[in-house]
Amino acid sequence: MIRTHDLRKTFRVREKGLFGPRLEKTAVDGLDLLIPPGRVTGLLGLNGAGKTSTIKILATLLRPTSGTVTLDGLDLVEHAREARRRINLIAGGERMVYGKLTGAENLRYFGRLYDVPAPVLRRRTGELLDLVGLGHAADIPVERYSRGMAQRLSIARGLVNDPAYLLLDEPTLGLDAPIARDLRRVVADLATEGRGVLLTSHYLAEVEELCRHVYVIADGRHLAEGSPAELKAATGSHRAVRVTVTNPSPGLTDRITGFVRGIGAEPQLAPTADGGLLVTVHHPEDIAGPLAGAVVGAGGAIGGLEVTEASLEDAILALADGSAGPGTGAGTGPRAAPGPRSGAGAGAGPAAPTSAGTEVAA
Ligand SMILES: Nc1ncnc2c1ncn2[C@@H]1O[C@H](COP(=O)(O)OP(=O)(O)OP(=O)(O)O)[C@@H](O)[C@H]1O
Repeated sequence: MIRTHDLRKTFRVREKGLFGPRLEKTAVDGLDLLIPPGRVTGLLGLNGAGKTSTIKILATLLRPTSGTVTLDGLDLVEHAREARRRINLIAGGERMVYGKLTGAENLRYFGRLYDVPAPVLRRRTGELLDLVGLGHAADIPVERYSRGMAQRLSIARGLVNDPAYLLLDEPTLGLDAPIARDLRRVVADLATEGRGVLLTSHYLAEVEELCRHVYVIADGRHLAEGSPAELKAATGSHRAVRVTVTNPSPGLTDRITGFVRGIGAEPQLAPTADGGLLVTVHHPEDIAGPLAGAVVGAGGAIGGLEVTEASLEDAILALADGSAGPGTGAGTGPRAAPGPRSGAGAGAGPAAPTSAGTEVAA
């Protein structure tokens, strides 16, 4: 288990120009996180929320200003070298491999930095290249790889030390849909095998698919946490049922409105281009059948019926605009927002050939 307690990171920054006064900038502000084995844990937040700083601390690339981080009971700051053998970082959009070396040479190089025994490394190099679909390109220099191939190699590199904990910072950024889907399958399998995974992703559908538990942070602070389903329930983000009525009339509208209010919701009513009425109802239960029955029972003719499941994005948007309901497990005050995009720079452990950088989400 990776556990952080009251984790803080402050930077000294100059507010104005090179010679301006130095100010304290708090990037991480008292975070308590648990990343247990066998689970993909999500970390979401707006740009500048503190995700990259948090991941860099967990990857031992940044020292926390205060607070503690332990990995299976080992203090991550005092025992960084030991801890690094058990962690790795995969940051999407970062080239974390050497262009002049072939794919296989890269993996052998990084494996040696992690002290992976030679016979194990030989076997693992082949297995990992196959895992990411690069078996055919093992002996080609990486500078001749496409961007997607180089990124897939970075993923193999992140697994070369067989890490117990994997930190994934936008791992599918820029990957083609089929490759991203394969990667999600690999990530899910890694967690099923018992590894602990921390994921930040701009793609909330990906977070929803993979994460059993999600932390939402804002301004470095904990904002909400729970499973995607819990976050949706906590923010009142329910599935939407849309019924198109082809023969609307004021009386019919009143009766539909009365039915919807009777089940504890408020309908959204909008005229359609061809003179119909679109009735949208958000409700925690499956009310498509009863709503259709009520429309027909009131003399309405149905031209279309559509059910859209609530998404994690809906929940995060509700947190962002402050409309999340209180006391429902969604944390301490709704302020977060979606759209995380972070580049965590160099990888955990041995040096990777990349600069540490932070990009801003779209
Ligand atoms: N090296 C640094 N020096 C000064 N301030 C920093 C540094 N790194 C991060 N910060 C600041 O700390 C805050 C948190 O940044 P961080 O990169 O951790 O956020 P993030 O959630 O990953 O954002 P993004 O989604 O944009 O990548 C920001 O206000 C950022 O400007």
